[in-house]
Amino acid sequence: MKNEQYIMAIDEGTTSVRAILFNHQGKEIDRSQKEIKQVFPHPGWVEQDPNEIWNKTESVISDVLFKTETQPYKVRSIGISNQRETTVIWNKRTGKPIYNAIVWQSKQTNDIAKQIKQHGLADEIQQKTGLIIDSYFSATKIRWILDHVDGAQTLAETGDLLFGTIDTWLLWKLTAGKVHATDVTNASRTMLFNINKLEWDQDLLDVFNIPKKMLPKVEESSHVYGYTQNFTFMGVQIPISGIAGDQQASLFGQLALKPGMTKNTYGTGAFIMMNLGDKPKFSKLGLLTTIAYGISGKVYYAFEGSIFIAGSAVQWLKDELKLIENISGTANMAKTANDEPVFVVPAFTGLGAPYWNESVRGSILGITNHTGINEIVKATLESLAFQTKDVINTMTEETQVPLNSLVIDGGVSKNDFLMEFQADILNQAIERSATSESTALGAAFLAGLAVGFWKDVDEIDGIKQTGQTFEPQMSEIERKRLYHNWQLAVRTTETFEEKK
Ligand SMILES: Nc1ncnc2c1ncn2[C@@H]1O[C@H](COP(=O)(O)OP(=O)(O)O)[C@@H](O)[C@H]1O
Ligand SMILES: O=P(O)(O)OC[C@H](O)CO
Repeated sequence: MKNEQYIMAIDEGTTSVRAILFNHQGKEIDRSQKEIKQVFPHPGWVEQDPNEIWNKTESVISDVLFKTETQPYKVRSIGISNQRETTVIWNKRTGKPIYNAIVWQSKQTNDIAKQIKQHGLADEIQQKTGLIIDSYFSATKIRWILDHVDGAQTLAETGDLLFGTIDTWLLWKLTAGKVHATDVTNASRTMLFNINKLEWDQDLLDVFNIPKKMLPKVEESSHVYGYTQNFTFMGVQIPISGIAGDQQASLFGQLALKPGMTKNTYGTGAFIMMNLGDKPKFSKLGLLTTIAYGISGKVYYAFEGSIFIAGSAVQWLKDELKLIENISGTANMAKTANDEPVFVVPAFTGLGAPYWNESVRGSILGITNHTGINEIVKATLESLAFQTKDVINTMTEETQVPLNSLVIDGGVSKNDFLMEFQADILNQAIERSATSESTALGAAFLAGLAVGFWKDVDEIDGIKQTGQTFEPQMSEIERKRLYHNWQLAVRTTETFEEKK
């Protein structure tokens, strides 16, 4: 429509960055997407080039505007959702990153996490930040860069270096260095942010010896952070008015806004989040407490079970093992596999929730000379559903509330085999989100609400679509047998330790 206005969502995930235009009905008009390279300098290390992230972001923005012949002034505002925890440090004066972005999955900071654990700080850190000490979070990554780049600590102390998660880096770039800020959800993934007091925690900054000067200002998720300054928008200054970590954005995009509502986003990793309402609860069973969103002067919390390897296991079948040519064919391959009890435990970068074992490595168990490519593909896909069940079981045990609904989104949710198996192994009807892009939609909702594009959440509720439901078909005996064997496979994998 001629006078239609749009919200642009920039979703910077681990695998790719995309810019998507949504209209007032929350309908995707078009998108542009580019892959982001991952660099693996050593086993277990995962890095990316922050300049590539920015250049590709800029390029998908221009591309989607060009493709849809959209004049920039028709973009009412921009929302950003991003892979969380991934850490960039750059020089304030030159704007140049001083090291690659250390990606959330990376294990190069395991030793720093270990040292912090040895200081007996686990309880304090959990009560303050909601997190479990792990190299997953930004604090250890900042420390590592300050330790490994010549002169970095001194420059950080003199205020010459800035830290940001990817949202902050993109915001800084979009505003041509005018705004250095983040939102409460991203701040809550650094292990430096007090989620009760909603401020950077000086005690934790001291523990990690990180100067406060390098940290961004923390705002609500739905908030006008600043305005675009670059040529991409041909001089039109568009507000950037929504920011959330991608998992929180997807919770918002699903409108899972009432306590107990749960979603699973199957992207590079898989992240299950249950809304806790406006009071934090702290887990005894290995779940994280995280900020779900901050809006209209209030902050809401969630339990999260973070699974490090999901879509990236499927990617591994293609890129490393070269067992498959295209990922979309994996559902049919799995459906034609035999019933051998093969298990893949994809602990490529340790195991996240509820195990939190940084040093375990992955395994393939139960193979015979009847095991072929299809069986390995099937076991890999099944491992994602088993890991999800591990987390859901923990959530129901922790909250003593049975799961009554689960919405699934993210790239891997396109896989019908996995969706059917997920319903079976949980013994629960699950919904595949009407859009696999609820992350981007959530960022768009947050951005649109801040500028009055949508009046309130009720208005958004009216445009939300329902997705396809998958019902469980598996017998109880089969379900129990499979899950029991999975647990055995995890235990066996955890006991393997390489002798040096
Ligand atoms: N049909 C499919 N079956 C299984 N995995 C898939 C399928 N399509 C995409 N994927 C996986 O989804 C992941 C990308 O999902 P996406 O939500 O875009 O991730 P991210 O936000 O982490 O970049 C990739 O790891 C890819 O392997
Ligand atoms: O890239 P994704 O979508 O799997 O998300 C990564 C998470 O935000 C990491 O915590």
